[in-house]
Amino acid sequence: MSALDVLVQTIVTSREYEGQVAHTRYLPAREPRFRSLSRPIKRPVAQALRALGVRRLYTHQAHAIDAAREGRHVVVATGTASGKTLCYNVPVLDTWLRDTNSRALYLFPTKALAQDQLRTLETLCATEGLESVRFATYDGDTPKADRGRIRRRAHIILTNPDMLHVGILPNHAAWAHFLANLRYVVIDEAHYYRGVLGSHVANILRRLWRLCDFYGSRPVVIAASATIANPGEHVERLIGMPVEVVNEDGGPRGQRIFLLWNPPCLDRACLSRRSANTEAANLLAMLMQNDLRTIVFTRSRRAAELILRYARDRLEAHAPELSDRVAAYRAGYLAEQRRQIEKALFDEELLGVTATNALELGIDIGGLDAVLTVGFPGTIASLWQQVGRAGRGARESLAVLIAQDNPLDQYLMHHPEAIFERPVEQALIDPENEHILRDHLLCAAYERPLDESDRERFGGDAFDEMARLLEGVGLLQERHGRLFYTGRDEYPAQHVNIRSLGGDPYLLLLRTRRGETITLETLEPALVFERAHPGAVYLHQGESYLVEEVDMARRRIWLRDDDVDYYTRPRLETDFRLERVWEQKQLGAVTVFLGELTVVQQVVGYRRHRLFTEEVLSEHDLTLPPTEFRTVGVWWTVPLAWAPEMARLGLDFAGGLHAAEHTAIGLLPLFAMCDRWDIGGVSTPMHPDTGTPLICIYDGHPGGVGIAERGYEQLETLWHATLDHLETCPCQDGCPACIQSPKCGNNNLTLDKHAARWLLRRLLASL
Ligand SMILES: Nc1ncnc2c1ncn2[C@@H]1O[C@H](COP(=O)(O)OP(=O)(O)OP(=O)(O)O)[C@@H](O)[C@H]1O
Repeated sequence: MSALDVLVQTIVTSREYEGQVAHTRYLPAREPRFRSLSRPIKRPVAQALRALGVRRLYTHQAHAIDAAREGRHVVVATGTASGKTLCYNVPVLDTWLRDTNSRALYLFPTKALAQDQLRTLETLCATEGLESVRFATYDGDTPKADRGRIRRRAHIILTNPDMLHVGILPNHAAWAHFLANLRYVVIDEAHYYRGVLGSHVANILRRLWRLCDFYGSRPVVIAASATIANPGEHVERLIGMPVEVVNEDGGPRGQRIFLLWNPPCLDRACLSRRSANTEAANLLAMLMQNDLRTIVFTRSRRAAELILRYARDRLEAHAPELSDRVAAYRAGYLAEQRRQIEKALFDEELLGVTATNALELGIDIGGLDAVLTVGFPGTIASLWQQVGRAGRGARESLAVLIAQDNPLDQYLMHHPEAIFERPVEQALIDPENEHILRDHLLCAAYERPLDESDRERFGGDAFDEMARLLEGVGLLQERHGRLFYTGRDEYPAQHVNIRSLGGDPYLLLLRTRRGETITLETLEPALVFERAHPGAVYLHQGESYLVEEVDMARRRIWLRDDDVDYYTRPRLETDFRLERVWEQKQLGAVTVFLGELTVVQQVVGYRRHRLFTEEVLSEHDLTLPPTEFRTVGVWWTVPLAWAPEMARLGLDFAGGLHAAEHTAIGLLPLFAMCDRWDIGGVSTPMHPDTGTPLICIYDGHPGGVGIAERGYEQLETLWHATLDHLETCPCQDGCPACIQSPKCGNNNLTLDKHAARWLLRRLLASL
């Protein structure tokens, strides 16, 4: 029995253990597999590898390096810490040794990751023969004074899509030499570019390719991705060109014990469960006391801070010497604070850390022993990415997924196969989303007039339609068969925010007691009413602030410093108008549609919950203006004739629709790589547009990014999963784990679990 096995036994026999482990899975250790390159690499690169401790290349590394050196675009989709960075660093450095004019562009989703890879390059290039490789980061933090030099002299530039979009492409003349000699474009963490961001990045890359064409280069793309179900399809859509997929992982792995942990029910009817945060804090303290370096991943900043507080309290009581060896880490922290925490983790000064998924990406924090994931992180791919933080190399490790009280988490507790046996989700993007395409066609035309070759590049018919529209409003003008930018905006890229679809962000401002004003951070407009409505508690760097005023005209949110002992949750009311049907199909007794709709949303109130216990302290109504956006949805009608049948059985028809809708949206993220908060749903016993009862699930991003399409394709599977979950949830009449939704504007009233079950059974029987 291994040391970890013994520890797991200790946990399950401890006094506090109440049958929480819903499933235990042993993932066996795996021996590494090696392969040689088809052509040898230059000696300095081979030496640099040896200095890193790399004697032989894993199979996937050799495959990827061979493909890239032979000029084929490639995506490497292998496990965490399988040595993906070498798959691009080796061909780039080897090519440089053969032609010192060659250039490479590395794209990372965050500045922190670029910094991390800068350090890797420093190590590699410390070897004799590689000392004169010049590399540098080029992003928002690069001093203006250094930029010209980096542009002219660096062989490898590490940046992010944001900088490529606003800083590099619009100023391409200054980059002419770099672009003309560009041999490789590296896209690390390619799975990260999904949804809205991914659709933007796809367009930015197309803008890059057309400029490369203009300057006469044809760079090879090397993409690295976490394991997703469709790495090839995803990267092809992202870069708009065919790629070779390398996904046979030759790296070694230590044994991993994976526990699915379900907090115990608090009452007999199982209406609620013990808080996942409390469970996580207890486990964290316990693992630290056993000298295991542990990271806790949470879905929100609030949870990361809460767990830290609970764990510290617990350690104070049981092992006070450890209470300052645990810290929080999250995206809001300054780069410097983050570096300190990473270093302390690496140096083992810290034994525990609580983090939001800011740390999920590939930052090297050394080998950890255990990972606790509090609440399903939204996608299976993301879960594996977090789990992979522990047990790098052949080290043994522990992973625990602690379930929250919502349909998806609870479904997974009963269906471990959805984690361990199903292929992970698909990454979805839609480069032709009309809002996104519009923005980038203008940016592209500003960079160089659009011509026939751009038509294919930017989606063919979608290009034609959008180009006509832009010509119509005077933003593009045709001259000699080419489309010129004629907008008045000096510089269109600066107004295109690629991280969201909603216009300029709001500023969060703090009025201090001394009368000073401090800017804390910015917030996307789409999230303002949900997260920062008047009366909301807003958490920033672990401090809670009370929202005093939302100034919509000036896009400012005023906060007051207040250490309250509660948090707030908004209530949303949603209405929708059906606009246009794209496709429809008959599934048994119902007709299913895919099409466009306008969603009208209003934050109608909020609830205050006590910290720790989650008890509801008070309810408040709000009068805020509704927001409207157009998106893509999937909806289906339900036969009206079922209503009287249900009434005879004492079932509530409207309550059944409502409950089935909640459960179905709760589970949809399992089938499309999206987050619960990326989708919305509505149901109504009579919709004025169709005159029938309807259930609708829509993409929460204006314009849609492909989630509804996936829902349309997989609706039958989704119905099966929904019914299955309603049947296995142990509660009697519905609970947060099955039919309730945290966002529900109707306060989860008029929900009928039994009616939902009846509806789904009936629906599936009709297929
Ligand atoms: N063939 C090899 N033999 C031995 N060690 C290797 C080999 N390839 C990579 N490594 C080591 O494995 C570690 C992880 O490599 P790397 O950071 O490239 O992984 P990754 O797949 O990019 O990780 P992530 O999934 O976190 O992005 C590094 O310390 C690296 O030096």
